[in-house]
Formats: sequence, C-alpha cells, structure tokens
Amino acid sequence: MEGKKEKTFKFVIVGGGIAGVTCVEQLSSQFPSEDVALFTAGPLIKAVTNYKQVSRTMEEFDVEEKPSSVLEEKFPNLTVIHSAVKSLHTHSHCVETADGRVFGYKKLCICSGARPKLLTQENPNVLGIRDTDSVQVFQKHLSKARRIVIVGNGGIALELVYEVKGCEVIWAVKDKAIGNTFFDAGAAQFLIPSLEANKAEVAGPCKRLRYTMEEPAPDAAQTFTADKYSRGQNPGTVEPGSALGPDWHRGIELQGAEQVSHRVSVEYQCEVEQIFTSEEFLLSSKQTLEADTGSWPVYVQLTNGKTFGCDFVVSATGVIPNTEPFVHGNNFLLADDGGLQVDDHMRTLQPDVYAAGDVCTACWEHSPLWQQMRLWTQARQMGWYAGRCMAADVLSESIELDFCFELFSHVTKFFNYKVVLLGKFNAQGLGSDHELLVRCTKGQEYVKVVLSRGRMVGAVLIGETDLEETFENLILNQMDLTSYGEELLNPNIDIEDYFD
Ligand SMILES: Cc1cc2nc3c(=O)[nH]c(=O)nc-3n(C[C@H](O)[C@H](O)[C@H](O)COP(=O)(O)OP(=O)(O)OC[C@H]3O[C@@H](n4cnc5c(N)ncnc54)[C@H](O)[C@@H]3O)c2cc1C
Ligand SMILES: NC(=O)c1ccc[n+]([C@@H]2O[C@H](COP(=O)([O-])OP(=O)(O)OC[C@H]3O[C@@H](n4cnc5c(N)ncnc54)[C@H](O)[C@@H]3O)[C@@H](O)[C@H]2O)c1
Repeated sequence: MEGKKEKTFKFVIVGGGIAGVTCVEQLSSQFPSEDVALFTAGPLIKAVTNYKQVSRTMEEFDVEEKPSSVLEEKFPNLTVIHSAVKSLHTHSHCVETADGRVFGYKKLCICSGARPKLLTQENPNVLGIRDTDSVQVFQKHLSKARRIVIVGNGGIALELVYEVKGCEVIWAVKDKAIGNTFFDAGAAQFLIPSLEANKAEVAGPCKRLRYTMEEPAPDAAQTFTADKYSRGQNPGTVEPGSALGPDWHRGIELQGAEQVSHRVSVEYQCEVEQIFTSEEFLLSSKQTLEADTGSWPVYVQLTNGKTFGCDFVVSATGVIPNTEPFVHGNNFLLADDGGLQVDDHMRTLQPDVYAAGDVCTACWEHSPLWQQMRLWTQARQMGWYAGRCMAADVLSESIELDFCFELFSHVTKFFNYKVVLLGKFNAQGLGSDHELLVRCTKGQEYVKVVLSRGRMVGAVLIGETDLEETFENLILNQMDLTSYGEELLNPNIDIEDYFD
C-alpha cells in the first residue's frame, strides 16, 4: 500500500448496488452520528423504493437508479467516494482506491456484486448483459443483427428470447427443457407456446417487482446513447456497474435489423464446443453450416454437431462474484461458485469484514426450505441483514438469523406470466423423497406443488393463481396434507377458505 490514510470511517460499504445501498441505509439511519462511507465505481446508485412486505416472506419493491447525491442528502453522516476499491488490507483495516487514496475502516461490508461469466473474453462478438453499459452495447449490436445465438438457460436467456424481435434467435440450452434454473419440464411445456405466438403488444396485469431508471420517461421507447451513463463519465475505468433488474427491458428497444416479429429456434441438450471469428472459420472451414449461406462476424459450433453463423452471441451463462480486489493478500474463504463465504451473521473469515449480495455465498446451515440464488430480493435482504449484524457487533448485542432466510420466495415474470417460486420449488436436494402435484390450464396457469412426507415443501405458480399466500402458509406451518391428496389442487375448491 502506497498512500497515507486520509480518514477512518466507522463503517465502510463497497458497492452501490442494491446490497450496498440497503446496508448503507440501515447503518446510516441507526448510527446518525457515526461516519459511514460508500465506495462505488459508478456515478449512480440503486435505490429500493415503494418497499412492501406482501406476505410473511414475499416482498414487492421498485428499483430506481439515482445519483448518489440523493443518498448523501438523506444521510448527512454519509460520504460517497466515487472510486473503485483496488485493494483491501485487512491487517491494517484499510482500503485503497483506484485513484490511490487510502481510507481506514472499523467495520467493512463488501457488496461488489458479480459480473457475467462469459463463454470467452477473447471475442468482441460474445456479449454479456449486466449493467446499463452492457445493455447499450447489446442494443447497438442488435440493431444491425439478422441472427443471434443465445447460450444459457437461466433468467437472462428467458427474458431475451421473449423480448428480442426483428432478428432470428438460436437458443442453445444444456438441458432437455427451457428455463431449467427456474422450473421443470412441465412448466417449460406450458410456456413454450408463448415463444411461438406473436407477443401481445400490451402487457397484461401482473403483480411484480418493477425497475425504473431516472430518465428517460417510463414507457417511452428507450434508445441508449453513448454519452449518457457511459464509461465516458469515468474514463479509464473497467469496473462493472450495478446489475440491472426486474423489467430492465421495459421501454428499451430490443429490435434487430429484420422485419420478423419473433423467430426462436431452441437447440436442446447442447453446449458450445467452439467459437470462431469469421477469419478463423474460413481457415477451418470443415464444418457444415446450419441453414446458411454468406459470411457472419462469428460462428458457434455446438456439441450437437451443428454450427451457426450469427451477428453476435449472448453468453447468458451465469455470474462470477467480483472478489478480486479484496482477496489478494488476505485470508478469505471462497466458495465453489467463487463467492466470499459468509456465516449466519454475514461475516467473512476476516475480522470486521462482512459481505452481502451477489458477491457472497451463504455458507451457514440453510433452513431446509431456503436456498441462495443471486437475485434482487436476496441482495436487499442480505444488505439489510448485514447492516443489522454489523450494528449488533458494534453494540455487543446478539442477533438471530432473519426470518427472510427461512423460506425461499421469488416473484418474477417470464413470457409475460407472473411466476412465483416458493421453497424447494424444483425439489432441490430432495432426491426421490418427494411427490409432485400438478394442475395446468393451457395458456392460463401452471401450478406445481412439491410434497415431501405429506408436507408441502415447494411450489411453482405460473399465471394469476392467487395461491401464493395460502401455499406459503402451508409450507411454513408444515401441516400434514396427506389426507387431502389431489384435492389440494382441485380447482373447484376454494383452497384459501379450506385452510382458514
Ligand atoms: C439483466 C438482469 C436481470 C435481472 N433480473 C432480475 C429479476 O427480475 N429479479 C431478481 O430478483 N433479480 C434479477 N437480477 C439479479 C439482480 O439484479 C442481482 O442479483 C442484484 O442486483 C445484485 O445486487 P448487488 O448489490 O449484490 O450487486 P450489483 O448490483 O452488481 O452491485 C455491485 C456494485 O458494486 C460496485 N463495484 C464492483 N466492484 C467494485 C469495486 N472494486 N470498488 C467499488 N465498487 C465496486 C459496482 O459498480 C456496483 O455498483 C437480474 C440481473 C441482471 C443482470
Ligand atoms: N427474472 C429473474 O429472476 C432474473 C432475470 C434475469 C436475470 N436474473 C439473475 O441474473 C443473474 C444472471 O442471469 P443468467 O441468466 O446469466 O444466470 P442464471 O444463473 O440464471 O443462468 C445461467 C444458465 O447458464 C447455463 N450455463 C452455465 N454455463 C454454461 C455453459 N458453459 N454453456 C451453456 N450453458 C451454461 C446454466 O445451466 C444456467 O441455465 C442470475 O443471478 C439470475 O438469477 C434473474
């Protein structure tokens, strides 16, 4: 470390995403006379607004991207430092920023998020989507594209295959069914017709989290231009911005160069064998191209033997936690997924260093009905709980693991259907020790319940089922449902009244 310590803060939080901002809000309001600092790479922060607890574990909120001055105005004890943290020195309790300044901390919370785990870093035509910058790049490429290949079967791929128009989409998935990260083959079958149909122009009513940006106006067609929100504001930085979130594509023009509305072909059970530039492809041109003539900027060879030329590839293949600046020279434990391991008080292995959100991996013994997924809701919950744990440590108080970690719940939207996931919604970790009850009305709803030893342990609800609160209660109270059998999903029974 080169510089001299400029100042020591009682609390330092790194990262202006949902986890970091929530942690800052918690600490700044609980300790109004202590110095709190937020270090963040970008000029904007993410703020949770209109927060509403809709049931015991489900919550709704909007997310807004705002200038950090909004936070400083709200909390006079907060200083926002717009520089990335370059290194952490846990022995001397200080951090060094990219512009060479050094600051001390008493307690530190790392909320540096994650970045796309790209199939390759080498090819400029392989894109990831994470923050506003990466959407600009994606949008610019898409506007000239006739065909793209999307690889991955999780949240981003599901959103893109539904939203992108004016361009042919080849969707390569490892699994037998689409959307494997979020649901099973039955739900996938329910959703597939939506991919084939022309999208309804106006979104139907749907309760879910909403994501907004300060400008431009909501619902206006949105085209990002290079001078706004761009790296140009932060010359020379390569740090990732905060993750986009729910409804990020709303109002953004995701239009390719063609007039087709929606053309998606799914390649199941395959991975990417190799990616070629056009030059490499010419040199190695032993492969037969699928449905094709002409030349493309990039070629994707899949493990099913097919090779597609396309304008660009979207690597929607998960994330890697941003741990690099913090681990060097320190003794952190990293989990298999690359996250900083934290215990049930969000503490890392290093004294006075906590972590929350996408950068961390929850390594406490989980409740049998909860699992970590790198989601907006969990980033908020972890940031808030980390703040409370830091406060409890300072005040030498004890604190119990928050109730939100008791039951996994996620409310989102795919293919314009409301999707609610509860508990072990995909029977995760249950082996054969479970049974499934399914009710499906084509085009309307898909309801799946996971039962283990007669108790409900998980559910997938697609459509406006209005079953989420009742099922949440049944999962939480672990009532023996054996005697109800399949009646549990009988559409002629008002289940809410039944269990009242
Ligand atoms: C396209 C997309 C759609 C999504 N949709 C949903 C959804 O519908 N529902 C849902 O629940 N979740 C969704 N997610 C996931 C959700 O957005 C993330 O899980 C969540 O935002 C993570 O928040 P975070 O604060 O942990 O990290 P981030 O939002 O990644 O924030 C990290 C912050 O740390 C800063 N930073 C990084 N390194 C440094 C450093 N060295 N020094 C200083 N600052 C640093 C970054 O600039 C950033 O401000 C989506 C994600 C993406 C990418
Ligand atoms: N509505 C939502 O809840 C929502 C929407 C978008 C994104 N997100 C979140 O944003 C983050 C990023 O989204 P994402 O879709 O990239 O991640 P994800 O974790 O949701 O899905 C990653 C997918 O990529 C596949 N994969 C991984 N490596 C691969 C490889 N080498 N080849 C082929 N497939 C591979 C995985 O099997 C998985 O299907 C995630 O944390 C996700 O939960 C959530």
